[in-house]
Amino acid sequence: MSARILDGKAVAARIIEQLAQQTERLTQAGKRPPALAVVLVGEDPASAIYVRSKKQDCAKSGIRSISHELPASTSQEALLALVHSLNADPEVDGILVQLPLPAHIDADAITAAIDPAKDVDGFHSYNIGRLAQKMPTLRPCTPKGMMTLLAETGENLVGKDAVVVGASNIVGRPMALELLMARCTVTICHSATHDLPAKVRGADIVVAAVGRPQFVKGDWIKPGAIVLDVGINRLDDDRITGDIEYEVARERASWITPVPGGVGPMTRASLMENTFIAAGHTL
Ligand SMILES: Nc1nc(=O)c2c([nH]1)NC[C@@H]1CN(c3ccc(C(=O)N[C@@H](CCC(=O)O)C(=O)O)cc3)C=[N+]21
Repeated sequence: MSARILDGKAVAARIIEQLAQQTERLTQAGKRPPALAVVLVGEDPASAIYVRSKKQDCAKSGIRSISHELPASTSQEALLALVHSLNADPEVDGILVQLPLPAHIDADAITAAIDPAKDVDGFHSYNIGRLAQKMPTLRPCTPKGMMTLLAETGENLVGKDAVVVGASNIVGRPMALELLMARCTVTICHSATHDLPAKVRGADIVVAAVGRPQFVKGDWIKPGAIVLDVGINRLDDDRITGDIEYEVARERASWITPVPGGVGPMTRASLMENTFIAAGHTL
């Protein structure tokens, strides 16, 4: 079997086009477009690239993006003060503080300070708790984007065995909660997991979010499985590769996300959707 490609780039473009039409209708009705504040601290080159592409997505969606670029020396107090002012600003619907933050800043304290109703990343404990109780509010963007891709397959997810490799707060854990809410049977694997290959071999859905190139071997994939690759690993020659051994996995999977052009663009499209939701609009 050769897998069908889950084309995140194309699905994301379609979502953004629909949002652009919605913004058009809003402005014709005399309403202001949704507004997203993007906060970047320091000069990490990868972060600067991501923030630039988020601003481009805002422009395409008709979302107003409000950029705050602060020096790496910014104190935690100053960043908290900015977050508080954005929380209080009625012209701001969504707040995204780009991670990672410089080491002298406590990222968890910043996440906790963002008004949950403006937390378009879905990282705040309130939003994670709501997802855990299967009453999601703002949902973390990468898992949300992957659920949109799973819906694109047209497959019935109920009762499928899903294995999530990686247990981070921003991807692995919330993805496990999403899959559980979709009534999959979910296994979360991490660095203390015994016999990872055996766990993956049993999976109808595999999500790899470990951040190590080609960590999940292609011959671990059960024939017919759906394979979602969150990894974006930059190689020495500047090419990027995922967490899954793609060339082998694609011969076994029924569906697979490419890297680039799979989960990454869906993360950004989900961010745009969350900004509309935070602004009080339905999609
Ligand atoms: N507060 C916060 N929220 C985030 O959502 C967040 C963050 N901080 N910090 C960094 C990570 C990383 N992330 C990506 C999103 C999209 C692509 C993406 O669109 N990638 C493209 C292009 C890849 C490339 O060429 O570099 C692709 O996969 O096709 C990548 C990475 C969001 N993050």
